Amino acid sequence: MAELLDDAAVSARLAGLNGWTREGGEIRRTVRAPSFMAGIGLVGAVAGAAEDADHHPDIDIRWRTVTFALSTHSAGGLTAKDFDLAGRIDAMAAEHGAA
Ligand SMILES: C[C@H](O)[C@H](O)[C@H]1CNC2=NC(N)=NC(=O)C2=N1
Repeated sequence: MAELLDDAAVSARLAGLNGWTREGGEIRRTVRAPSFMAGIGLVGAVAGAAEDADHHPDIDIRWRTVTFALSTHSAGGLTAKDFDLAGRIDAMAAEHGAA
């Protein structure tokens, strides 16, 4: 099972991401896509990566604004799995023109 990261490790890994903030036991990032359908395309790509990783973000879609939140429920907080998927989401957001 993935191990909880301590505060120092969370800060260090946050520094390697783009636009993520810590909110207690989860990390979140909100992006704006160029269009609603571009945002949906991003969500579809993230869904595929989430299935591959067996790790699934909470996703909130509001027109072309999409918010992703990650937490490892089984560990009760933040683990490497959250930061690994967040990094993949950053790359996919850039590919879909979302920032
Ligand atoms: C059995 C399966 O591995 C677990 O239910 C997975 C699925 N996806 C998950 N996603 C997230 N974000 N956190 C989890 O703890 C989690 N657990």
